[in-house]
Amino acid sequence: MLPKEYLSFMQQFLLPAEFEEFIRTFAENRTYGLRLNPQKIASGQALPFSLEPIPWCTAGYYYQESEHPGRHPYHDAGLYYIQEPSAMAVAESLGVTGSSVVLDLCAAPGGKSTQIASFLGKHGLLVANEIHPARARILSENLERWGAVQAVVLNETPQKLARNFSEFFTHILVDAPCSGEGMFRKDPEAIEHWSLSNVNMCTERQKEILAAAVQMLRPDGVLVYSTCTFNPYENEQMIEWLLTTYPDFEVEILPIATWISGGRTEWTEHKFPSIEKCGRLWPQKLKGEGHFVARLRKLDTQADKPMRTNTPISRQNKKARKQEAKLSLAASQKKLWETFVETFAKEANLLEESASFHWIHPCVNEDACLVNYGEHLYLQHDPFLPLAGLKVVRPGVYLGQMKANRFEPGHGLAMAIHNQVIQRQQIKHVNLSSESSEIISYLKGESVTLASDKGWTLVTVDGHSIGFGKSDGRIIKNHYPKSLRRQW
Ligand SMILES: C[S@@+](CC[C@H](N)C(=O)[O-])C[C@H]1O[C@@H](n2cnc3c(N)ncnc32)[C@H](O)[C@@H]1O
Repeated sequence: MLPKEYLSFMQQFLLPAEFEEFIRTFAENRTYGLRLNPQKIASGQALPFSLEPIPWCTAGYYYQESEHPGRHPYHDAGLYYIQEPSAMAVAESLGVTGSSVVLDLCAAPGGKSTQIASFLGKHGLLVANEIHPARARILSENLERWGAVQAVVLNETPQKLARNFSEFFTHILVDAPCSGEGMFRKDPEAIEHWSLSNVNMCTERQKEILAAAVQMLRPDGVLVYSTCTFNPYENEQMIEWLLTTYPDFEVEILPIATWISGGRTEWTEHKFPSIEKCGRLWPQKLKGEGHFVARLRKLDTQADKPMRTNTPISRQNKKARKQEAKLSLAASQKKLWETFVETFAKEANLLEESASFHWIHPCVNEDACLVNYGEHLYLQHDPFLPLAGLKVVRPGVYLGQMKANRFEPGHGLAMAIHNQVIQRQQIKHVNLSSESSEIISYLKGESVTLASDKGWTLVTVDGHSIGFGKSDGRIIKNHYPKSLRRQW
């Protein structure tokens, strides 16, 4: 039941017929979507669900609620992400390319971050930030399951990030904390939290977040602002505020404009015609819960000056800085890692390839290096990131833990290993069918009886990595993280 205050609030903006149509959607069922992980699966046809394409997202599909894809082992293997269909429009609007340097400023739980990571190649980078510590950990887990090798996860305020990353990013997404009017069907609790004063509080916070984002965007960079709410204060009027406060920004046409409605210029004070280029996903007009999205470019007022490079940061002193980063890893620690890789390899000499770590995933940057946080070892995609003084949740792929005289591989490594490494038989692995009782046992944290090579082995489900186990030749001891284990 929608509060009266909210109904009269929306009634002042929408035309009577439009208002009726809008309100009627609250009596209808919500929509369900999943988005494929192109690094792990090429087409929705390979999934055992009846799927229907979502027009504005190439990897997005509607599914039937009764099919519960979130409970299938393929979900644990990171083959897809469960995401509300209209939310998929946001990362599509960012127009990220393989070498983009992207900041997702309000990123948890990671719907848009995982989508952005899908577009990046080995020269791209994603800094995914979340202000709340517990949510930042969930974000990190979701990016880990996705196998996002180019992602760093931070837990900072936008203002603190701006001190380290001045004019750093080619693309920034502000998927702002908002009053969540588009969540009402999906999450009835959101209705209880709605109030006019909360809308006002949200607008103030959105301005603060945008002000920090503006500082971190390179000239000629792209800023996407989005909300899952309908009122104009947090949407068109926020873009109007941005255009008047920062005149070097202009609104651009959305790459997904064909499928969605335009922004409502009449709901703003100055009536800039460009507000129409913003996008609205209305539940009465398409199959989705609703979203607002705007794409803005920061004009390069110094365009006639020498060209900027598109590298994450200046490569000056590159060699020295790389050495510095590598020095943090003691030779004995590096040796533990290398011994693990030697025993994990099937026949190929992976260490020969390990200078670039390409044996893990083809999208690992050639500059990537090992870094340790205490006894924990990570593969950092861009070792030159200015992370000093920032709370780092995940500097890169979590490779594992260095114990007294051995290395224990981590779940992050399992999830980052690319299918082609498995197909080429380069590493020890055992495959379980998604329909077997063994995969259920494995995901519950139980040992699996199966003849296999001794030592650390990757466990795969229908050929997709899902975690580690340690075999004595007959029984595989379970190393699936306790926090992820299923109950069933
Ligand atoms: C709409 S949600 C982000 C959803 C996410 N982009 C996704 O697709 O999964 C907004 C996020 O902003 C965070 N947030 C709240 N206050 C913030 C602030 N002052 N600065 C930055 N982020 C904030 C919230 O914790 C929340 O995780």
